[in-house]
Amino acid sequence: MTISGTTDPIAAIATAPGKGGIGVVRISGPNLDGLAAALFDTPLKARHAHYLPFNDSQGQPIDAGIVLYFKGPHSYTGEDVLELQGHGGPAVLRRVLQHCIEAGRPWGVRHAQPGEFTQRAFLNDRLDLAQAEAVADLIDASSEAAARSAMASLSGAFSKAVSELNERIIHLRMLVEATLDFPEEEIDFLEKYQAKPTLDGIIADLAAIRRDARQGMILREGLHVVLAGRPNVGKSSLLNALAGDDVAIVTAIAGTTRDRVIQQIHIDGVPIHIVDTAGLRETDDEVERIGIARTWAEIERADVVIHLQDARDATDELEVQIAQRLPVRTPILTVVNKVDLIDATAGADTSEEDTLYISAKTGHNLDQLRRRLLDIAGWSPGAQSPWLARERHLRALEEAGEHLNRAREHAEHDDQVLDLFAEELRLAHEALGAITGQFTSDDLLGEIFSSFCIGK
Ligand SMILES: Nc1nc2c(c(=O)[nH]1)N(C=O)[C@@H](CNc1ccc(C(=O)N[C@@H](CCC(=O)O)C(=O)O)cc1)CN2
Ligand SMILES: Nc1nc2c(ncn2[C@@H]2O[C@H](COP(=O)(O)OP(=O)(O)OP(=O)(O)O)[C@@H](O)[C@H]2O)c(=O)[nH]1
Ligand SMILES: [Mg+2]
Repeated sequence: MTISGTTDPIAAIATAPGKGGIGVVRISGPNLDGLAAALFDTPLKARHAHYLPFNDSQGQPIDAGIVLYFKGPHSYTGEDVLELQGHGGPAVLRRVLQHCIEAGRPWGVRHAQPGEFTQRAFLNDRLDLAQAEAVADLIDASSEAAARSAMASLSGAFSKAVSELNERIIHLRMLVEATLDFPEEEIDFLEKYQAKPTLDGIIADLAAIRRDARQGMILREGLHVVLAGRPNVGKSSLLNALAGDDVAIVTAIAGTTRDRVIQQIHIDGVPIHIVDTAGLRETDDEVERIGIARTWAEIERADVVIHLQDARDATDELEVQIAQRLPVRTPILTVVNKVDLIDATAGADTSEEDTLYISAKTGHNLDQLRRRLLDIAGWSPGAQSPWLARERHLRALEEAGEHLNRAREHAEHDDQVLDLFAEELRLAHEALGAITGQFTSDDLLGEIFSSFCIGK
């Protein structure tokens, strides 16, 4: 997808595919007056709801509905936007869209690419990049907590925090660069402008934004939790208990689960993707062997592995093998199941701190397990996430932090190399600017917008 330059009028169905009460076809372009006149006999008053027939080129009715005309720049995209709000059936909407494209041929109207409306809103400065991403995140939000945070980002809360920090860096840069132009003053620049305490303040506030961003990212991405263990220890039962639903087949036969079963649940609004897998053992069964290979593949991809064991013969012999397959930082949570079958005082060694003793059957300690998962995710319970963030944002914040720390080291140095100090500030400024799209390559923009749905 190319980012710069294209302003042909674009059209798409803006509502979700499938049946709905209402469906919307949306067109955006630099000037849609001609098209509006071609589509409707009545002149359209900007920002007024008109009830009109949608006729084809022979004058036959396709649908009748509400028409809205937004004159740029007072529209979502900043261009002229024409909305045809008809009945929400897939076939009728396809006909309305097709008619708009055909009638719009003289003006070069074409089908929009995914994210192209929002991309134009970004290019026309209606939204910055973090806000544009928040549009997609709001649509994708799987929990109310995630939706609330995405809306905060869309309203500009995240962008504002980042921009305010950047303003302070810019101010400091200005002072340094001015000093660089007057070398005789260089010696006391840092003292004169309180550069060190100013920088310390910026570094501290950046750290706070990073903490919030991490929280926001957990809310967006969730956590991939893989249930692994020997056959029959109760993995599928645990999945069902956590999901509160009969998602996976449970039987007393070892080797019941062959394929992986993935279910998304929410804990505290945090999406958790739970993956139930085939029990790990040596087997001659072809199907089961393939299933077990998939289990290992899932283990390698996990954010957290729950190593589930049966309380009646709990052993960590498998845990060593699992640990070997994991990237060093992936945590393994040892969980012993079926504690309802053993005498709690005589049975498992409950002194082991890292081991959790549960019963998928009775629900014993499942709350504790949920809390542990949130804990591992780095989720601070009760703390609202002030906005949603993406991995890309977190990386940029990290990068900015590194440059600021390096600038701080230069400031500490005896000979106070001012131009190096200035350069690190510039790099920090650029890293933060990438979040809101001030410094962002076309490739990255293409990648971001193409992940949107069509019509957005
Ligand atoms: N029918 C409809 N509903 C929708 C959208 C849409 O495009 N069409 N949106 C699409 O995502 C969202 C709303 N986004 C919008 C953002 C700005 C403007 C707009 O016209 N802004 C003008 C006027 C503001 C005003 O009157 O105060 C402006 O900012 O100048 C419209 C929709 C959600 N609901
Ligand atoms: N008493 C008791 N039985 C349980 C518990 N959890 C699971 N079971 C029983 O253990 C048996 C195996 O459960 P599954 O959930 O199918 O075990 P699995 O680990 O998924 O087994 P595979 O899919 O074969 O690897 C079933 O008969 C369950 O009812 C528990 O907490 N207590
Ligand atoms: Mg199973």
